[in-house]
Amino acid sequence: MSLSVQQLEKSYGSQKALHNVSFEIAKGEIVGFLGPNGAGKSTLMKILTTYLPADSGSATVNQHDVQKEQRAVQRSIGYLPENNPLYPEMYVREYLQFNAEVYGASRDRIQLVIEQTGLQPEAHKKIGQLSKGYKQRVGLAAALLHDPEVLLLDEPTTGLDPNQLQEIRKLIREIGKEKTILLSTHIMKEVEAVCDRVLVLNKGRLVADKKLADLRDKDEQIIEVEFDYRVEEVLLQKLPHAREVRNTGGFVYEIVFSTQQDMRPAVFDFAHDNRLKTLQLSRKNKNLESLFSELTQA
Ligand SMILES: Nc1ncnc2c1ncn2[C@@H]1O[C@H](COP(=O)(O)OP(=O)(O)OP(=O)(O)O)[C@@H](O)[C@H]1O
Repeated sequence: MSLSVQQLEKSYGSQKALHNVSFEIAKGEIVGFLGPNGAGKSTLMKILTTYLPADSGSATVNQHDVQKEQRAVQRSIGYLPENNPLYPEMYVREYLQFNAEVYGASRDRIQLVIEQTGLQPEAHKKIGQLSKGYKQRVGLAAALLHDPEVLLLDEPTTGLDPNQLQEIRKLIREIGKEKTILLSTHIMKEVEAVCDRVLVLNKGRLVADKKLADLRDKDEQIIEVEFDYRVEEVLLQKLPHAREVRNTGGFVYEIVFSTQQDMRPAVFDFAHDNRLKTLQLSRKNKNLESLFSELTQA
């Protein structure tokens, strides 16, 4: 197991942040860690990085105990904290060199992670001059410098615009081909777009641990689409396999299809044929959404 958490407990004073949390993650999995604000996601990540001690229970990273083998754990883990703290006055390369020295990574890894995270065109700039998306790449590059087996990403796409978001998600999926990833988020679409499995945390308790494939209803899919103009719902209803069409506000529509076939290309073609622009197009997992709202209601 790349990550193992057993009966973990953590309180801040009288406030319980984690209660009896247990799960395991195998090598190569990309796992979404979903939960409302204050659920305990960051607390668990901080314990896994050895930054915070747990009150009781145990956790291992790459078979190393987080309490007893802190050095080995730190070598096995790359961490992108929430808000990705960076030094705006430093140049990208300089920052990565600084991190390589602090974490004992070899200097030839710097060029490698720059290429891996697509930082090449911006590598000569100061961090403060970069867009948010590129700043996230710098954070990811720094987390990858010592070639860790496990990556912990705490809300990696917060504050990114839709294009940057797509790019960072794509990059995370690429990196996930080689690494085990635990990614915290409260965005269900993110889990849907990137992860193989989801853990749901609510008020410090693990309330679900599911494979995304098991959550997909095999014969039903919901496509959410935003056009640049209003469309008559009866027109969308004529799409093959369309069962239900809802306007969910503005020019955003939810179309329920009764088929296993991915209907996004058909919706895209519909827009093109009707001289509409598609501003966003995504597949939603009804079951993931209902599971989440069911399990995280106050
Ligand atoms: N240093 C701290 N001192 C006291 N309470 C804390 C501290 N850090 C977190 N908490 C509390 O512990 C609970 C869990 O917080 P945590 O940051 O782990 O949640 P989270 O799931 O990461 O939330 P978010 O999605 O908002 O980042 C919250 O109620 C929070 O207020």
